[in-house]
Amino acid sequence: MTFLSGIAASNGIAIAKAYRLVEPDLSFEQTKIDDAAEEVERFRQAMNKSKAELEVIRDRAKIDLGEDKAAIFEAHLLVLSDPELNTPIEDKITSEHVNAESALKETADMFVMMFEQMDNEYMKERAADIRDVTKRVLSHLLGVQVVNPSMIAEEVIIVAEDLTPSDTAQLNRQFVKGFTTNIGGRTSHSAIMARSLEIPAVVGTKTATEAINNGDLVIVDGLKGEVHINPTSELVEQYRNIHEEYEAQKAEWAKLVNEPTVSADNHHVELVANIGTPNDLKGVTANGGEGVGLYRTEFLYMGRDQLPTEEEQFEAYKAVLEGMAGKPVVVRTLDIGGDKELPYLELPKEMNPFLGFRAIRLCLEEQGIFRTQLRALLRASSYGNLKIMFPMIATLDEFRAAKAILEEEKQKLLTEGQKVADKIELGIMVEIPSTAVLADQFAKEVDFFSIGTNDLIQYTMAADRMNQRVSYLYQPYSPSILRLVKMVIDASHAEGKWTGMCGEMAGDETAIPILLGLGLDEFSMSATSILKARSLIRNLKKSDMEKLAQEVLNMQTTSQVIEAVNLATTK
Ligand SMILES: C=C(OP(=O)(O)O)C(=O)O
Ligand SMILES: [Mg+2]
Repeated sequence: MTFLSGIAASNGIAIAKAYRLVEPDLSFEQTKIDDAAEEVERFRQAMNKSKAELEVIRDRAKIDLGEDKAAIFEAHLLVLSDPELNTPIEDKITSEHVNAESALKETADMFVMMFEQMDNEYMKERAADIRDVTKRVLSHLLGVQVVNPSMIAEEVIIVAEDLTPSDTAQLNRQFVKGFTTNIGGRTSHSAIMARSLEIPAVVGTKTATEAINNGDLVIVDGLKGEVHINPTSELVEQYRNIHEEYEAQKAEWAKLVNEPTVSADNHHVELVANIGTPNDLKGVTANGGEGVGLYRTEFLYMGRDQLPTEEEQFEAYKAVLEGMAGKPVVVRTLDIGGDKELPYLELPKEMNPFLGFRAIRLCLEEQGIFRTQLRALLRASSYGNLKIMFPMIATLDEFRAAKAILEEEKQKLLTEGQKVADKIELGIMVEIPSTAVLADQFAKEVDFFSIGTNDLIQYTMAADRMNQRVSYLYQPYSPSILRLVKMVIDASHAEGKWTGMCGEMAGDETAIPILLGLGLDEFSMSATSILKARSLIRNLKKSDMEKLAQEVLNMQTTSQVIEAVNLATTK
């Protein structure tokens, strides 16, 4: 028996035989050909077969994963039909009398090299698309069977170096019980896909493809991030029990789907979801979300080569508002910059992008972009319960300037005879310590706060949220963070306003008891965490958690806080 440890990327337990997804051998020799026309025809046929194959994969991805995740295959199809790539290949076959394989490979390599050298994320992605498409066409030219996960017809665990979106989209949920990969992290593409497909997964094991042979019995423990290869029958039995317990637990949580989120002493809080696209709404409803607490609109602006139009945005916002049927939907205006780049805006490189020209700072300067988004939002407002919030607000002046622009656009729309909802709550993200400290002043002017702990923690601790080496400082339960959270909640309540939280901390089991005690009104998290959080809150008394909160605010270290929460929640 062998054991591997990795990152728990998607919850659940899977036990099945291993199916290795390994790269096919695509090597070939360059040869001279006699009949160039015949060779061009062979190339065209390989292109057509690849096209037909990609269309099937794209359509399946649309059904299983949604439009946005299927978009990558659309990009691959575009590469296939691009004459700028195809014409030079055919010309090379005709003029140099070389086989199609080498004409394809040499031409594609040239484009890949050219795009990769550009200091532009968008072009780098195009290079990856060309590489992916070239492999597919080569496999058809060589008559090599590309491993085809969609053809799997028995229960398996996929073992791979990494899973590309194209691999993941082909996974047949009926047979693919789990997967494990050598590389990747919790936010890598494969991990995100696994969560939306609800397939248990452990990524980043480093050696899964070396350690696991085809047909080995494998246990993927997506709860702990462990992989067991050819386990003893006792361990299999143990894991079957854990799996059953987990499924029973999920079934218990599922009973709460239509229940309100009330503590054991009858205090109501709202459990809402973080979404990135209208397609995520299915998950919100299935998991009993009471609304949307954070719609990250920047995804609308990504994976394309120009800004979305007002009309495109209006359709997306309207779809989300109608989909939530009157439940609250908090839409955050564009939060670009930092780790979220928009290559087509061509902004200069900065020394400290997280401290630079981003989010509301960019919107207040590039007002055309901001105004288009606000108009789309205002027009969509009459289709549901819209609340708007501005990201990365550092000063009251910024909030007032953004609000004034919103008001101007509203007046313009009304003059044009467009319909706009009478009352749209207007709030801010609290992600910058200055805003938390000055929350009492902000609370007089905003309708609500939403605490963005992902950034608030990094700015408070001066520890980059993506840097592994300083991750020991990135501590949500630090009493310093908890005090800032308390300041914000208290300030809002003093003015009769409400506070939500949409950073990852809101869905964290250890943080929830403290946040309940501090009086947080709204918890916004990934949809799949909602039912578990609801179950936890229903078992806690707010009055007890108030005492716990008071206690931890006066503690010195993170570990003391964790210990106190464990003690308070296990009695
Ligand atoms: C929710 C947040 O925003 P994002 O993760 O998109 O920066 C946050 O900072 O907590
Ligand atoms: Mg943020």
